Amino acid sequence: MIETVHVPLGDRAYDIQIGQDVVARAPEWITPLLTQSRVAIVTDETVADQYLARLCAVFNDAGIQTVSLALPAGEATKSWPQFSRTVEWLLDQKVERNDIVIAFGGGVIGDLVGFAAAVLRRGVRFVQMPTTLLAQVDSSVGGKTGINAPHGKNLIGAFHQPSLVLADVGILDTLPKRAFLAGYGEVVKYGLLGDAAFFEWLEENAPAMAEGDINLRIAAVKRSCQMKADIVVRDETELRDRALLNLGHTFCHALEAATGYSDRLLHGEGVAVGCALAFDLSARMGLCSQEDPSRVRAHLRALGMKIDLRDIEGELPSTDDLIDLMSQDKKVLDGQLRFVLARGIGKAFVTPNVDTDLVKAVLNDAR
Ligand SMILES: NC(=O)c1ccc[n+]([C@@H]2O[C@H](COP(=O)([O-])OP(=O)(O)OC[C@H]3O[C@@H](n4cnc5c(N)ncnc54)[C@H](O)[C@@H]3O)[C@@H](O)[C@H]2O)c1
Ligand SMILES: O=C(O)C(=O)C[C@@H](O)[C@H](O)[C@H](O)COP(=O)(O)O
Ligand SMILES: [Zn+2]
Repeated sequence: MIETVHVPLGDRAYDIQIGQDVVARAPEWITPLLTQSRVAIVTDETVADQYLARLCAVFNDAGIQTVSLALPAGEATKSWPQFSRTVEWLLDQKVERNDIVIAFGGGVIGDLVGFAAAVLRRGVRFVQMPTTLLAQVDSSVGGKTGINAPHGKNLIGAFHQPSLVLADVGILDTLPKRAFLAGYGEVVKYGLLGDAAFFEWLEENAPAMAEGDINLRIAAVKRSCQMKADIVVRDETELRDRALLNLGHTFCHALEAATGYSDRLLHGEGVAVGCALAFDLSARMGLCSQEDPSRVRAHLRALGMKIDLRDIEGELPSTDDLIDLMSQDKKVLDGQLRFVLARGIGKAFVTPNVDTDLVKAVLNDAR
């Protein structure tokens, strides 16, 4: 069974195909996009070891030639050296304006390859083939592409929508449990920011989904993509509502910078911790009840996820230094940081009116 979510963005509209065996059927959706029978695939070494030969064979059997590049796995790859390596490799392959570049991997590959496609010959089309839960529910959709800077997360990039997203939920079988749960941080974010009924559904179904239930995975990926598509269509370049998708990310990005974009804290883990902190802050400001942050924490804890700063291994910078790291957030407007807070589960909103002393108090409590 294939589920389709359409992203109606005018002349940049595209479909997200979600299901099992999507990789095996990839040529069905990609061939109509091709002007020449060839694709350039960029992936990471872990995904390449397990799936690249199979993907190339699927294309070759359909008469489509492939060239491929495998980058090191991990967040450190979202950097200038791997970015310029990718752009120059695509130029070496003489990828033309009308060709299709395929990002085959998690969010790291999707973000970097999307950015490379955005600047190559001033913009070539690309297809997202997300292989992690996080990439299937979030990073492959919506066109935010980019790399990290020493100054902060995703500070160099472009908006560049994919031409197609192919999400094969079967490929998640080989994802390590830790990476799966990190991706779940972004899934739960959707319920928390705008759909209380989805959060309730997750409370009931997430344990079975984590154990591998395919139909539950398809349902969760579809609902997440639909929610993201709806928001992106309303506000593609984050002038207003799109900032809701940043729930938990002001804390998360500061913590990722503080842990050196390393395995100490995966992005989705930081999102889960950040969501718990955003609900703490909302409760402290009297915006939501005290029960809401407790309910968020109870759910994340039941799945075995990180929820507090004390769950992150090793030393963290001081609270003041964490606040300082937040000053590079892209939601800063006229020098003032804006936070995504909530009036309850499923009721997030964006506000500049947050007292820094309350943020400090929340961070200190979470240590
Ligand atoms: N652009 C956006 O809108 C957006 C949204 C959310 C997150 N992101 C970005 O996404 C990145 C995180 O993405 P991620 O969590 O997918 O991390 P990732 O890309 O590093 O993948 C996690 C790990 O899983 C491995 N892997 C991938 N697929 C696998 C599979 N099927 N089986 C076994 N191993 C597999 C990878 O090699 C890697 O080691 C962050 O940089 C974050 O900022 C971007
Ligand atoms: O698509 C969006 O918009 C998001 O904010 C999704 C986030 O999950 C994602 O981590 C995104 O890359 C963060 O964007 P940033 O602009 O805060 O770097
Ligand atoms: Zn995120």
